[in-house]
Amino acid sequence: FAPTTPRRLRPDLSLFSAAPATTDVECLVIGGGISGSTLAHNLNRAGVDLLLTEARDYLGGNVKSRKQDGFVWEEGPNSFATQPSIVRISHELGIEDQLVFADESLPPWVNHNGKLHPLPKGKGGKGPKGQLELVFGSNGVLKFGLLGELLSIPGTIRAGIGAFLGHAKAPEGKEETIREWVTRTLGEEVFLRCIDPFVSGVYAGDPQTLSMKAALGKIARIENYAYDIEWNKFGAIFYGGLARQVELTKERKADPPDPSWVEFEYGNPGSYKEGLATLPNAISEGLGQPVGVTELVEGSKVRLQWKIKSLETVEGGGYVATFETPEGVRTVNAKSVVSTAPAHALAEVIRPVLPKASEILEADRAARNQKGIYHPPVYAVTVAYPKSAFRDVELANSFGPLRDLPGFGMLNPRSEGVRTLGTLWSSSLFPGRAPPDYNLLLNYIGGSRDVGIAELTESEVVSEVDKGCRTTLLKPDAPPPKLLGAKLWPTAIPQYEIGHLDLMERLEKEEKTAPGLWICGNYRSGVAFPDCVTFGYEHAKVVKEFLTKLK
Ligand SMILES: Cc1cc2nc3c(=O)[nH]c(=O)nc-3n(C[C@H](O)[C@H](O)[C@H](O)COP(=O)(O)OP(=O)(O)OC[C@H]3O[C@@H](n4cnc5c(N)ncnc54)[C@H](O)[C@@H]3O)c2cc1C
Ligand SMILES: C=Cc1c2[nH]c(c1C)Cc1[nH]c(c(CCC(=O)O)c1C)Cc1[nH]c(c(C)c1CCC(=O)O)Cc1[nH]c(c(C)c1C=C)C2
Repeated sequence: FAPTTPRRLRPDLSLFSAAPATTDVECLVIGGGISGSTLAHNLNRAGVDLLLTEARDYLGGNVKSRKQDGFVWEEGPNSFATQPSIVRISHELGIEDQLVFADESLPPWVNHNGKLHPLPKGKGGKGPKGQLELVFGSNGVLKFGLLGELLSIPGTIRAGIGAFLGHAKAPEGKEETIREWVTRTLGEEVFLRCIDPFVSGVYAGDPQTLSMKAALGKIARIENYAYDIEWNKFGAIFYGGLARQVELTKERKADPPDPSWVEFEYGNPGSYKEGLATLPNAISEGLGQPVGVTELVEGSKVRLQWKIKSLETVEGGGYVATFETPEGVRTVNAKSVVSTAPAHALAEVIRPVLPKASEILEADRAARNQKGIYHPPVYAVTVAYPKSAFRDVELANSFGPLRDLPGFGMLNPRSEGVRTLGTLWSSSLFPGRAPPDYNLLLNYIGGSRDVGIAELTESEVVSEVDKGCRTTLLKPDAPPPKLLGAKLWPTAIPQYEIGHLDLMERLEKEEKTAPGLWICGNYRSGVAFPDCVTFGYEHAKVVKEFLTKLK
């Protein structure tokens, strides 16, 4: 009889050989998320002899895309705000034809009093250019007035005074939280209805503990630009935003995209046809590790399921790292080491080499009596409903039936009582994400103000998400959701809280006592996907320079 189930083709084991007990390399990269993978890609292009080691059985870290039954969805990040580094690496890897960019006219929406309100479009009637610009505009100033019913008249007037006339000066010698900074400059209402939801929509964090200059530094610096304008005595931030915009335009003109790259709009939400994992997958192939193969492959510069356990200095320079691997303990002698693993994964490992840095990574978070840099849990829950299940009442201030989901997605301020932090309208953002008669929704739920989410069962979480969808999007008789996936990230996004920058300064100082060792990651170079890719380019230059000097 023909086998009822095809025999699982055994991989050609001749491809695989056990890794030697010890390997010598020029650069050891720890962590194969998007930061470590892009760094390894650039080191490889620079001719550095490297090894990329990753504890999981795939490259990408938080980045995981899925495809099934005509749906394409993300288990981690949903999209990126396009920057040159992403277009450049896509060109280098030959995947730029896979790039997809969202329709720029799709605004994000905010739920207020149970109705959805669009946030104003970006400049030139365009859509989101990174969420910071959405609220503060391309010139860094809140696009008020156009906020329809989202802001009351007094709230709009208060914001207008802060934007155009001025506001109280920053308190001397005190690091402000996001709440304190926004309330001082633009007023309480703008904070509660616009900024609070966007802080959830980036950090899944608490604006009452996040540091303005650490978490939203690009916006905080607009106040400095404002005070640099001699006649702008009271720091009205609209003019600071204009000044920043002029400087940003100059910076971009000074470093234009390569003409061989595909055209792109700075900040426009983007992805790849088959999801964000297209990028780490292409890097894996480029480093000699076929996607889906976890075993060691001859010539591959990638080691999967390699979990670092210890790191020590070697007499005369360099480091020796010890890994737990499927084949037992393996060691790597390296002239340089770059860690991109999350802070909490690394603290113990670096204690022998950088004891003070280890303490920093385990610093007491007095605010929460926690250790280290706080990473709250976030669930990413992707569900689909038939388009017919969506209310056909018009969205507040919008046109056309809700069925088209005319936007980037929606955010729920905590004051609305909806547990879901926000919902990406994935099938509206990028083509081919769902069969034509379905809308695909990616919901993020949890975060630093709802850590209990991690204790719920999957069905309880899905039920909470479904409740949220029924509050603003669905008809009462909508069918139960088609669940595509529910993924818990127990330590999702590093929180840039009050004191974070001081910790990073101390870490950098400690790092300098160990030449050729760098403690990196998204808790230092920024949480945004593009920041991690840009890190990969920038830090490869630092490592290459260090190795060249050694020769
Ligand atoms: C749910 C969610 C939604 C997000 N949405 C967006 C978005 O829409 N847009 C956006 O721009 N950003 C988004 N982000 C942020 C962005 O995805 C991350 O900042 C980025 O992916 C971090 O990449 P990384 O490589 O720095 O870290 P990670 O992805 O955490 O990679 C670190 C790697 O180190 C490995 N590791 C850990 N310990 C060890 C060890 N002992 N030995 C070896 N390896 C180890 C881990 O397995 C992991 O693969 C989101 C993040 C999350 C969690
Ligand atoms: C509601 C929860 C979350 C949503 N996204 C994230 C969370 C926690 C995570 C996240 N999203 C973005 C970033 C990068 C931040 C940056 O500096 O660029 C992170 C860490 C990107 C982002 N978030 C929003 C927008 C408009 C953007 C920029 C566009 C892009 O990068 O594609 C706001 C926003 N986030 C969520 C929704 C539903 C939403 C607006 C409607 C989900």
